[in-house]
Amino acid sequence: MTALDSPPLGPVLEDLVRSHRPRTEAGSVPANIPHLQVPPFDRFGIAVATTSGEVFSSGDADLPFSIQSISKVFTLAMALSADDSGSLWSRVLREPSGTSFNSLVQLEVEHGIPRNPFINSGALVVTDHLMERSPDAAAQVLRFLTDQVGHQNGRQGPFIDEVAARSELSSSSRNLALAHFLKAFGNLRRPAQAVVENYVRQCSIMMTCVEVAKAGLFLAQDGRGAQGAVVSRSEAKRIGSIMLTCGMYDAAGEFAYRVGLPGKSGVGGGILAIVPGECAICVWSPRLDSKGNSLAGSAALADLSDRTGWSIF
Ligand SMILES: NC(=O)CC[C@H](N)C(=O)O
Repeated sequence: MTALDSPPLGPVLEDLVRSHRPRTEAGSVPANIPHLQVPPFDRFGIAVATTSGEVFSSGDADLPFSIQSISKVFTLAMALSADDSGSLWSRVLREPSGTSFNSLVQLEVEHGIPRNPFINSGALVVTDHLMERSPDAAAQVLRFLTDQVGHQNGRQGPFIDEVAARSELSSSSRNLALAHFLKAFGNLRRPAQAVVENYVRQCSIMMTCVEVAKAGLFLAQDGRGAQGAVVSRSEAKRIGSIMLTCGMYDAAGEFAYRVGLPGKSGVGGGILAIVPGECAICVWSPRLDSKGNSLAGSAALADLSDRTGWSIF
């Protein structure tokens, strides 16, 4: 479908909010991250940032939420943009895991090489990689996101919820176990505790749907971000491929089937989806399915791709 025969986006987004805003408390929120239990179950926002420079949004698209694992897309892009030697890809693979995002078993069997950068073990390796540049990797990520989002007329912009990060850190035994495993296999350079601290802080970045869509736009425009190239065109394509195959954990197949777009979810209930050449979409609704992906968000993206014809297939 071309831009000419697709329906006008503003009314489509408003209709999506009407249809998909949760009316019941279906789904769940993660028990180990207390601050994710705060947003009411009926929060729902959606934003689309287009390659022509427009931003459309509806619902709770200006309320900050915890980006959680959506941060993994941004850290991967940052690590690749500084990885001239290509050494990152000797430390992490690019295969779907087929297991939950914080699984320990696979890492043990596969000798400390994570299946992909979007499960927790892989993201810990990416964070460790970023810490080579400066030990405060989370601050680097925040700076990157703030640059991509740009100035927004007195709005707060992305920030790290340090209180939330501290509370997640106090119940991060599993991520610490993954980091110690990586360390034991020689696949972590910095101390396990420091890497997990940075990882949890980058997951605790708060952004609105509008901001996440703007920050992800470089992936829809061949790697070109708000302030020039973030990654090369081929790297943007490859990040999109990894999002398609690994971005929704062990529900990546189902999401590709229903939505047909590269996506990355977080347990804060956000999903970033990319329509190459057209736009970046962010949808947020806090309640999750059993795989850790936003229930209403996934349904709304399936609906949006059906209505607009946006799909890579
Ligand atoms: N899938 C996610 O969003 C997981 C992120 C969360 N901070 C964790 O490490 O468990």
